[in-house]
Parts: sequence; structure tokens; C-alpha cells
Amino acid sequence: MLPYLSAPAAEVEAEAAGYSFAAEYDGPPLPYDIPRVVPIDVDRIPLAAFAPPSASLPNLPVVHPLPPPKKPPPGPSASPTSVIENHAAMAGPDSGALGSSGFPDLSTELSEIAGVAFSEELRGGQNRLSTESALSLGFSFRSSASGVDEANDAVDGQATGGLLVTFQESGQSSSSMSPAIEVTPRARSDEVEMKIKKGACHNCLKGSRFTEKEACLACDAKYCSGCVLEAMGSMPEGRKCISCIGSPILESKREILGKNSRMLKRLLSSLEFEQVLQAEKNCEANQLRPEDICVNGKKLTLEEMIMLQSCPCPPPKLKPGLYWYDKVSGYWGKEGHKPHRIITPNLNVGGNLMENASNGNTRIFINGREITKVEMQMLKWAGVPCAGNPHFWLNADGTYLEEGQKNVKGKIWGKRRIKLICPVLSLPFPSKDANRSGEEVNNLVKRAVSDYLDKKALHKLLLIGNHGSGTSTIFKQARFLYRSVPFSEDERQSIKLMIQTSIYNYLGTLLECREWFEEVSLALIRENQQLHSSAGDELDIQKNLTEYSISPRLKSFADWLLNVMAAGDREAVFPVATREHARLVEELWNDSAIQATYKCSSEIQPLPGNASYFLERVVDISRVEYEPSDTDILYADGINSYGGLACTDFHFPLFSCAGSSSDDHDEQQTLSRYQLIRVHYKDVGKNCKWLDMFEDARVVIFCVAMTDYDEFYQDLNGVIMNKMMENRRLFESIASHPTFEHIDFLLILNKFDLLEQKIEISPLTLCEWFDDFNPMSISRPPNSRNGRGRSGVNVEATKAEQAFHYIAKKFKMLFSSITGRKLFVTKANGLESDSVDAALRYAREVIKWGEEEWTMCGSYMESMYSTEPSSFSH
Ligand SMILES: Nc1nc2c(ncn2[C@@H]2O[C@H](COP(=O)(O)OP(=O)(O)OP(=O)(O)O)[C@@H](O)[C@H]2O)c(=O)[nH]1
Ligand SMILES: [Mg+2]
Repeated sequence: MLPYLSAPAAEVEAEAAGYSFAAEYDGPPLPYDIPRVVPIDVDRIPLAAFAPPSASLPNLPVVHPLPPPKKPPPGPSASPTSVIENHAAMAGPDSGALGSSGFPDLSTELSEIAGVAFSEELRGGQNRLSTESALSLGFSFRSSASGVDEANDAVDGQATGGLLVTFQESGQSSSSMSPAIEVTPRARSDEVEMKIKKGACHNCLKGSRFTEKEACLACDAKYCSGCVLEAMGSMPEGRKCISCIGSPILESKREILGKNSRMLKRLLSSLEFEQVLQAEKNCEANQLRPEDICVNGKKLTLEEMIMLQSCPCPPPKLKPGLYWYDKVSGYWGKEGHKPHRIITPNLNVGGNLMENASNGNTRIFINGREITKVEMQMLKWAGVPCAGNPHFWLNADGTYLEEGQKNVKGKIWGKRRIKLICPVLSLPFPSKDANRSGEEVNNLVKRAVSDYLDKKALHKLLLIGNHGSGTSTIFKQARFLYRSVPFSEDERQSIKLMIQTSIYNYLGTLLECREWFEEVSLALIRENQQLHSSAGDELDIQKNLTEYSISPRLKSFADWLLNVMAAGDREAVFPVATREHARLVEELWNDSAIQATYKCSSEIQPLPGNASYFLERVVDISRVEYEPSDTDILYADGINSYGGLACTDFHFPLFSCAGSSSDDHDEQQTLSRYQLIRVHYKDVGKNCKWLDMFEDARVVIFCVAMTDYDEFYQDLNGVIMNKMMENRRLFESIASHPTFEHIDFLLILNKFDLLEQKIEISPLTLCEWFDDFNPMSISRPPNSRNGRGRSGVNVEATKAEQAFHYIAKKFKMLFSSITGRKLFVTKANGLESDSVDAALRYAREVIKWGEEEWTMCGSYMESMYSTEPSSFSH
């Protein structure tokens, strides 16, 4: 059996043996980006050939927990603030200030540098997230407004961004029932403002007011396009500096929440851009907090606030503050002021309307509120008799009557001149929406509230895995399993083009290998010939023929194809060329030389296992009318690689795809919505970019191809790495990521079908992590012959089962040593929909168990502390 070995080592060997090596392939991107691994007879390789080669091939990225040291931004001489900023910016993996979580211990760092004694609070609460996220992402702490100020806020116990909102008891009669809400715009430190040239970027301090900039929603610090991604990181709450994460936004910015940003649109991929704006609009920290809105002396609950915002005629631009609301007429205003709007009446929000709500002094009352002078003026214009301090009841439709009487005296809004006069007096006039029927309003409001709660109940499943682990296959399976239209017509068209193009990529790889195999074979024959000269060999050498040789006609096509691919102008040639040359490609594929090359394909690592699936049908696939089947889509490479993120929403159907009733009949569970988000390993690699956007994920699904144990790749430093060890490294960095501190992990050990085949010929111990794997010898059941039991099941397969349990245990122990928590594990075959269905349903179970644990924990605590006699009943 030939061992797996990376191409560079083989190249070195070939060159050392004096063979000229084919030029490095630098054509259009191949559908993979790890180096080629070719079969080679290991006995023939000198030991020196295993030394890392100098040629750099495309590699899997390496996760750097922290970025390389960064140059401090130019600026005025080092004040404590700027020193902190620069030092924090420079704190890298080598700074030696790593905390227990692997991130620099900020409080020590800051206090050492600035001589400021920070209390322990700095390490906890909201600040912890922002500081750690910042450092984990490798970004500097911007300026004192968000650095020292934030630290001080944290010390005061108020991590704030744009607003300081405080509640106080007030003895004032006008607000005796209301908590005082003091809304103070947070000023940026003058010192910092002075340091930053007007209009300059707050990070690099360059640019003018004409430079395009993006502002932080919480502190309004502005960043140029070169700095914005550095300053804002992965934007888990949208456009906010890293140090403002968790802080409320400036109210003046509420209108632009989730709205377009030209700069970000340019800098991010469309999916990333969408995710950022979604997060900005929906994340908790950016929402108006119900407790900041007080209506008729009572702070709102979440449900009341949603009701208020989603009624047909809501108060415009609702901000934190004190308001009064007349439920009967729909009048709405700020406490102590005349009415500002007429909103939907009869909403069950806030407390009871107070007499002095609008601070009127006319001794005339409408629905129990003393009205202001300007309202009295309006009533007079409307012909309402105001003499004798009357008390009126005013209904939403404008009809009014005097308190204690039954007869309607008139209709205020009926008169045309009132419609004209109200704007002149800056008084509101009812809109059509304000007068919808009570039932209609009730239905609308109910729907809005349940939509909101439904959105909150979306369970996010984060799918992460290394190159080739099978994440995109699982993702595609989820779409097939749970979506009525798994792929749109447009998507199918682009998939079609991708499949047609990738056939040529596979063929290109095979042709390159063929050339190389041919050269090596020729060299071997020559070497042999020198040792034992033979006439037959002489003849073949003269003809330059080996088992890898192809006819001159096919050779000229192959050379043309490799040249076209090397030129990189793929789009100009494909897919037209695919049609013209399909027959030639078919001929090539069926040629014995290519088939001989392909036979070693299991050892040509980058050639995906599905290459033959597509190459065998090249003529059919190259047709204009070709429509990819579901299986074609499942096997196709690169479908979900839209800049790193892909997501799909779904419900689990009541019946599993296998046709059997789901084990869980709980309808609520079935109706729950799930969102599978696939994060590409490359983005995880770049300082775990994007990961902190997913702190609301319910489960992290980490996918590992079990077949990786005997496969290798070359890292950025040219070191040959075992792929399973790389999985382990990535798993460690994800498991220890602070974002996932409280999130359950499910490990999917994938490609079980391939493991069953591979383990028979390649021992698991080839991976150093698995060196103590000692499978129990199979005690064959009586009557078993040739490794088959009574049922005819191949009992040898249990070796793969044992390997699965062993690998699962290794990861469980690793996870437990990192987090002290339990890791859930399941095996899967990504190409089988039942298997993926079962794995994703298992993820749902994990969420359910987590919820049950909380409930149990909650009721246990309740029973512990409850004084109810029932608690002590047994
Ligand atoms: N036999 C078998 N093949 C699988 C399985 N899962 C995935 N594959 C194949 O393995 C290859 C890699 O799978 P992908 O789903 O593309 O892996 P990935 O995680 O997206 O990796 P990248 O494409 O490198 O990002 C594809 O050719 C899949 O068809 C499995 O369980 N069994
Ligand atoms: Mg893929």
C-alpha cells in the first residue's frame, strides 16, 4: 500500500533524483486549496526528501488567536490614554499578558501602563465581552471615550455608550408617580476630541470631513474605510466600535438602525453585509428598552412596548422618556406638555392618566386631564362651550359629552376648520389609522407581538468544520430535507455552471498528475535500463511510452487545456468549451492512461471523491439543456462558499425523512424555527472572525471528517501537519472562544462510510493523537464465516465503530478539559439524508435538554428557597 504523502516532499525527491519537475500549476483556482498529495513508493525516497520544501503551496489557514503586533497610530505624545490605546493595540500573543482564557488580562495591562487602579469589575459584566472580543479579534482600544471612560463606567457599575439613563424617586408633584428618567447624551472626552482633527478618522487620525466615514452608533466615533473593519471587528451589534459592544445606541441613530451603509456594502460580502445589518436591527443591546419608557407614571413592560410600537398608529420615533396617554381619545404627549399625537386608542399600556399629565391650568378637563391653554383655544374654535370649568369625555372618533351626561354634544373632528387650525396651533389631528375598529387593532397587535416572540424563538445552530469535513454537504442536506424549495432557479443555474466548470478542474488535476507520473515512470525505466540494459525497454524509451502516455491527438488537447487553465481566463472559455470539447474530455477520461492515473486518485488528495461521478457524465453535463439533479447538487463542490457565511431557516417536520413518526410529538418543538448557519473554516481561521456575532447560538455543531486521521497537509510554515491534529487545534480554539462559554457543543463525526473502508487498510494509530487505539479483536459469532455473522452483517465493520467511539471519547475528554462541560457526539454520513436528519434532530434534542436542565434547576432553586409548605411536603 502506498502511504499518503504531500506533493512537495515527492517533488523534492524527484528533483533530488535529477528529474525535471513540471512547473507549478498557477492556473485558475482549483476547487480545493490544499496541496496535492500523490502516491509514491516510500522506500525509494531518501530521508532528506521529507524535509519541509521551500516552495509554498496554498494552505489551510492557521488560527492566530491574536494578530501580529500593530504599529501605534501616529498622534500626540503619549498620554496615559494613548499609551493604553497603543499598548492594548500591541498586546499580542507574545506580550506575555495572557489571562486564563488565553486572552490578555486587560485590567492588569491597563493598570500597569496607565498607573490606574482598576477594580475587579472591569473584568466582569458587559465589559468583559467587549474587551476580550476586542483583543481576541486583535483590535486596539480606540480612544479614551471608549477606553478609560468605559473602564471608569465599568467601575461605576454603568457600562454605557451613548446615554446615561438613571431612575430616581422624585418628590415633585407633577411626576410623583413617575420614576425620573434623566437622559443625558454622553459627551466624548474633550481632550480626545481636541486630539482628533475635525473630520478625521478616530483610528488613524487621518482624513478630513470630506473623507467617507462610518460612525459608531453608540459613541459616534467615525472611521474611514481603511479602519472601520479594524475598529468595529465582526460587528455583532452592527456598526459599533468594539469597545461599545453591549452599550445602547445614541437615540439620534435609531432611525438608521439596519439601514444601508455604502461603505460596509463595499467592504463586506453581500451575506456578511446582510448579517451585520440584521444583527444591528435585532440585537438586544440596540433595542429600545421598555423600562426606559414611562407612560402615565408606569414603566412599560416588553409586551406593552411592542404593542405600542406595532399598533396601526404608533407614537412617532419613540424614545426613552416620560409620556402621558389618554386611552379613550388616543391623545399622546410628553409629560408636562400639550398633546403631540393622536395614536391608536384603547391600548392597554402604562398606568392611569393623571390630572396634571400635560401641566394644564385651564380648569377644563378632557377624560380627567386638565387641558392646556392652546387646547382650550382649539375647543373654542370647534364650538365647544368652555364656560364653567367643564369636564368632558372625548372619544376617539371626536364625539364628546359632558361628564355625568349621556347625550353626545357634538364631534370635534367633524369640522373642516379644525383640521386646518390644529397644525397652526401645533396640535395633533387624528389620522385614519387611529380610528380602526377595536377588534382590528387587537388582531394587528396580537400578530405583531407573536411575530416578535417567534423571532426571538429562532434557534441558531452554528455549523463549523475544517476543510473537507463535510459542512457544506450537511448544509445542503438540510436545505433538501427541510425546505420546500431547496434551491431557487437562479441558484440552480449558477450550480450548473459551477459543475460544468469543475469537471475541467478535476481533469486539469488528473492531466497534471499524468504528466508527472509519466516523467517519473520514464526516469525509472531509464534508471532500470542503465542497470540491466534490455532491447524492449530501449524501444519504449525511444518512443517515450509508459502506461501513463496518451496519443498525440489527446496530448495536444491536454496541453491546450492546461495552458488555458494556466492563463486563468476561465470565464472566456467555459462553458462554451465544455460543449465543444465534451467528447474529447470523455475520450480522455476513458483513456487507459487517465484511468491508470485515476486509480491512484484516493491518494491524490485534492481530487474530490466525487470527481469520477461528474467526469463519467461529462457529455451529458456539458449539454446546454443539462439540469443538475439533487444528487449532482449534493456532490458539487463550492456551492455554499459565499464569502464565508451561509444560513438557512427551517422547521423540523413532524415526520422524519425516513417516514417514521418523529420520536417527539411535541407540536411546539416541531413548530420551533431553526437557523443553520455555516461558517467557513477560513473565516474561523482569521482570528475567529465572525464568531462573536453568534453569542445567541443555541448549539455549536462542530464537524470532523473521521477519515482525516491519516491525511496530511502543509501549513503556512511548510510544516506537514496531520489533518486530524488540525481538526483538534481548530476545535480547541472554538471550544475556548469566550462567545461560546455557555453554549452546548455537538460534535458530528462525519464520513463514517469512508472510515469503514479506510480503517481496514490504514490503522488509526497513524495519527499521533490516536496512538493508544487498540481495537478489541473481533470475537466472531459462532457460525460466522469469512467475517460475516449469522445475519450476514460484516462484523469487521465494528472496527470502525470502535474507532468512532474512541475518537468521540478523545474529543469529549478534550472538551471537558477545556470547558469542564459535556460534549455531545454523533456520527454521520453526510451523503445520506437520513443520517444528516438524525444528526440535526439530535442538535434539537441538545437544545431541549439544555432548556429542561434550566427548568429543573429553576424549580429546584424555587423549592429550596420557597416558604410554601408544599416545598417541604416530603
Ligand atoms: N463518502 C462521503 N463523502 C462525504 C461525506 N461528507 C462529505 N463528503 C464529500 O466530501 C467532500 C467534502 O465535503 P464538503 O461538504 O464540501 O466539505 P466542506 O466542509 O464544505 O469543506 P470545504 O468544501 O473545503 O469548505 C465532498 O466531495 C463531499 O461530497 C460523507 O459522509 N461520506
Ligand atoms: Mg465544500
